[in-house]
Amino acid sequence: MSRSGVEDAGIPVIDISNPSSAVALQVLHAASTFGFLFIKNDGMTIPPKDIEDMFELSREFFKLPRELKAEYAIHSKRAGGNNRGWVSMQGESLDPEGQKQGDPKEAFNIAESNPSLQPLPSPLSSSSPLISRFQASCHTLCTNILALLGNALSIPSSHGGATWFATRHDQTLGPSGTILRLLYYPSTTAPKDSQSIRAGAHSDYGSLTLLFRPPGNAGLEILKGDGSWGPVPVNPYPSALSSPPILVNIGDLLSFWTSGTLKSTIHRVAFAGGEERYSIAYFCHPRDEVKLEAVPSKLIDEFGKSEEIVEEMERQKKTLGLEGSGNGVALTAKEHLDRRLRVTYGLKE
Ligand SMILES: O=C(O)CCC(=O)C(=O)O
Ligand SMILES: [Fe+2]
Repeated sequence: MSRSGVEDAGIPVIDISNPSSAVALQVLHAASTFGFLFIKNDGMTIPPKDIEDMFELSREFFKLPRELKAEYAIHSKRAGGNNRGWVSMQGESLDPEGQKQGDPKEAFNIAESNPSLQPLPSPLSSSSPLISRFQASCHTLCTNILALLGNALSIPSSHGGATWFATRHDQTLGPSGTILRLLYYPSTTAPKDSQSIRAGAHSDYGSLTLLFRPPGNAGLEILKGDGSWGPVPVNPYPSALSSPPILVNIGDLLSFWTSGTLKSTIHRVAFAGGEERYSIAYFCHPRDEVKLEAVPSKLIDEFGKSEEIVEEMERQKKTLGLEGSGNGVALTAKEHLDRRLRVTYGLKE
C-alpha cells in the first residue's frame, strides 16, 4: 500500500481482528515509538454509520444558540458536575504556557453512564441510545487494545496476565474519568499569523484516546522526533481502506504508569485553511480508585532509562506538580486526572 498525499507522520495501520502475539507486538511497537497507531475499522468494532450519525448529531448541537449551550456549562450542576458539559470558545487552553488566549474551539464532554447518561440538552438528549452505543463500542476497542498491550508486555498470569490493564478499566466495577468529547472549531477566515493554532500543543491525559474525524478533515499534527510537525491524515490508505481506520494515541496516564515505555506524543490542531472543523474524541481512563503502581512487566523494567525517557518522566511530573519526587509515587487514576484538570481549567480544589 502506498501512502497518500503529502508526507505524513508515518503512523502504522494495524489489523487487530485476529489478535495474536504478533499483532500485540505491532501494537506495542507503535505505542512505544510513535505513541500513535491506526486500528483498521472492520466495520463491526465501531460501525461507520454510528460514527457518521455522531457527527450529524454534533453538527446539530453546536448550531444551537450560545445561551442554550451555556445552560450546560462545563463543571456546572446542570451538566452533571465536574468535567461534564459545554466548553465555550477560548474556554480552555491546552497549552497554557505557549498560548495567550484559549483555543478557538467549542467542546461538549459526556461522561460514561452512571447508571444513565448525565443531563443532556436537546438534540443530544433524544439521541442517548446512539451516544451510549457509541461509548460502549469505543470502550470495547480500548479494552481490546489494552489487552494486546498487556500481552506484549508479558504481564505474568500470576499478576492477572494480559488483561491486567483491561480489568483496571472495567467500567462495571466503578466510576472512571472516561469522557466522550464532541469538538467544534468554527471557521476562521483571518488568521493573525501563520502560526495560528486551533488546539494548542498538548498530550492527552488518560490511558488511550480514540480520535474520529470526518473524511478530508485536516489540521491534526504530531510532534516528530526531529522536532518538526507531521500531519496525520484521516485515511492514510484511501484506496485500500473503505472506512477510515481509527486513530488511537497513548495518553500521559498510561505513559506515566509504564514509566515512559509507552509514549504520550505531543500533538496539536493547526489552522489548515480555517474551514469549520468537527472531531470526536473518546478519552479512556482507568477506574478512579486504580492505583498507578508499578506494572508487573520485566520488559518495562528492562526498557532502560534512556535520557529521553528520564526527560519525559520529568516533564510529566512537572505537569502533575510532582517535581523532585522519586518514581515511587503511586497516584490513583482520579488524583492523576484531577491534577491535570486543575492546570487546564485553572480549577481550585
Ligand atoms: O480535534 C482534533 O483533531 C484533536 C483534538 C485533540 O487532540 C484533543 O482534544 O485532545
Ligand atoms: Fe489531544
